[in-house]
Amino acid sequence: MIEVSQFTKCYDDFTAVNSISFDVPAGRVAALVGPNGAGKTTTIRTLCGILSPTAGDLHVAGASLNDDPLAVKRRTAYVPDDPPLFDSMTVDDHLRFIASAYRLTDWEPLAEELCGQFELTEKRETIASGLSRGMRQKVAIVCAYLRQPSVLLLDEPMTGLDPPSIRRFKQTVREQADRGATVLVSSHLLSLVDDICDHLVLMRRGEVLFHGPLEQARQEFGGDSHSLEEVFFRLTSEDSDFEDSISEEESA
Ligand SMILES: Nc1ncnc2c1ncn2[C@@H]1O[C@H](COP(=O)(O)OP(=O)(O)OP(=O)(O)O)[C@@H](O)[C@H]1O
Repeated sequence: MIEVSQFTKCYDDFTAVNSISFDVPAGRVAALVGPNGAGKTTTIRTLCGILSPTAGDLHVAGASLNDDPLAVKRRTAYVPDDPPLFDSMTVDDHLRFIASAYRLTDWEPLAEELCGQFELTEKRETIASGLSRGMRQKVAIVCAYLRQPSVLLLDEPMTGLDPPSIRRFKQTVREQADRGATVLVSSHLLSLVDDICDHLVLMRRGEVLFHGPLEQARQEFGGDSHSLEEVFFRLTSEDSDFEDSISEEESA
């Protein structure tokens, strides 16, 4: 479960995220969507403990970031859009490093299974600088899954993945949610959101415009087509005021 309450993040004197609140129940795959600069990465990087909130609090699987940041870090796995691997370490070195850092036991069978799923078995002894962009992405995903975290934070996770890997990735995200994890996926690919998400957090300019079940967003803001694209443009359009859009819905 993720709970964000009145979270604000300022960089110097610029307010990137302004007193936002939302929650995502355990076992759900939520999309974090919004135009460039909306505050998605800032929110994700705060949720995993890399950034500190300027105000408000964020709870991850019951742990408060303000009170127990270490517990938050332990329960959260983050896959950034540009995975920071250690260039001179092999794929296996990365897996061993994660297992050691998070004190995982009996992790080898799962590592083998995950490497098989993501077609990394033949690359396990290859150093990271010798991996393609897509392979690096897959190593980062496998490292995150290996920890079996309560909360998975994925920032543009499909960058560089080939079609079979995309299909496999989508299946595994669902599997992670089915084992009880909360998954938050930030992406501009609305088709990905359509395929794997059941929850939506829509941001614009540091504010949350909608959070809740994806189906509810479609029904309320998706127009006749009930499409996610329509939801996105309707709520984030700079021309039409979001408040007007809400009151039109309510008076209809
Ligand atoms: N280190 C920083 N210093 C100052 N401003 C920052 C910093 N990081 C982000 N910002 C600003 O905060 C706002 C939110 O940025 P953020 O990266 O969270 O947006 P985003 O929704 O992830 O955008 P994108 O879709 O382009 O990745 C932007 O206006 C950005 O310029």
